[in-house]
Amino acid sequence: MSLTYSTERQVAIAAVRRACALTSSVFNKLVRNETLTKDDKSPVTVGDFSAQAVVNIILGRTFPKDPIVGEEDSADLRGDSSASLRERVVELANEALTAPLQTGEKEQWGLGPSNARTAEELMDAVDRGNYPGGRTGRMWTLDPIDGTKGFLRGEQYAVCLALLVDARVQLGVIGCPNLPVDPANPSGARGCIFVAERGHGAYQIPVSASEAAAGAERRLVIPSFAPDQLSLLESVEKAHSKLSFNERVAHLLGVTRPPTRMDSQAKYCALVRGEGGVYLRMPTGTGYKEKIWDHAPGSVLVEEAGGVITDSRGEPLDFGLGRTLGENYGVVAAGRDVHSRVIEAVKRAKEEEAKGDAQGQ
Ligand SMILES: Nc1ncnc2c1ncn2[C@@H]1O[C@H](COP(=O)(O)O)[C@@H](O)[C@H]1OP(=O)(O)O
Ligand SMILES: [Mg+2]
Ligand SMILES: [Mg+2]
Ligand SMILES: [Mg+2]
Repeated sequence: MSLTYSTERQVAIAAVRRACALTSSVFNKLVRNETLTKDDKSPVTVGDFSAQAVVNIILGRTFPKDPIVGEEDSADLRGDSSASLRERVVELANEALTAPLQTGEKEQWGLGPSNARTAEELMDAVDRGNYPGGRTGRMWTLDPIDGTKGFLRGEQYAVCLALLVDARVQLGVIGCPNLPVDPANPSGARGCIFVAERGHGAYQIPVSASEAAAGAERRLVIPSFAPDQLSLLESVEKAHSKLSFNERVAHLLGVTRPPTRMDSQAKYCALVRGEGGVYLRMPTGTGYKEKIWDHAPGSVLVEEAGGVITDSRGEPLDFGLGRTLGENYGVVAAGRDVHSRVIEAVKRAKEEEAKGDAQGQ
């Protein structure tokens, strides 16, 4: 297989793998004052900051000119009052960067025991994620912990990285440390990475580098579903998606199974390996704009697994408008056959809702 983005793919997988090891280890050690609340009321932890520093350092070494659109910035880590938080981030990031080289990693990636960074270098690395995005050129987009609320509950979350070229996602890598390797064995081993490069398919690979080198990758294709086999993949958090609307859509689609609620882009990963059959995310009406790092890697994964992803009106997701998806309204992802039925059901559900509102007045 001749890959167009072979180096990018290897480096992105290594970066996500090291960030997954970091977030898994930090979860067990997290203490109360290591979680902050951001201006938008969402949580951020030492895990988010240090994972962003690690991924940005790794990308910066091999692709120094590539800008990065990352979720976090270092403002809350700088200054005297944040000294203990900052020290913790430095400790965690350096632990991840200085771990011995793993199978497949290269010396020139700047990893391994002699590669500790200073606090200043790590804060600057976090802030390399401040690129505003846009329509042209190469750029990466990173969500160091997607689904921070799931992470804090010990449930699903994901480390999400994508490469965009002229606003088109070319590569997506999603690490899911808590996702069962085999969906048929939910209490079995956990931790997997999902990789998709445009034109080269979608794969699940082991989270462990040595197991991945042993060749345990699995090609993923979204299967066909009969209506009675479908279940909706949706948010756990009521504030993130209008779940009452999902219920209406499920009814119109003839879905009888209960929804599967899961945090983060792990939902896209579940979808591409044949779980659920429909990803549905409807805006709650608060004016929240979806962020590119929350959907870019998932979108290429879905497309490379033979699926379709659009907003809830059937419009393509536009990754060229900056840090957000702008006017895109909600997200629908599914296999080709199911997708068009979902768009139709969303339209009918909106009409029903409007009629209900009018009658209620
Ligand atoms: N008000 C909101 N509406 C929609 N999504 C949100 C909102 N606040 C945060 N998010 C983001 O939604 C994503 C989680 O979605 P899901 O509900 O599918 O798990 C996360 O990226 C989360 O950010 P974060 O990366 O900080 O966790
Ligand atoms: Mg967040
Ligand atoms: Mg996110
Ligand atoms: Mg996040």
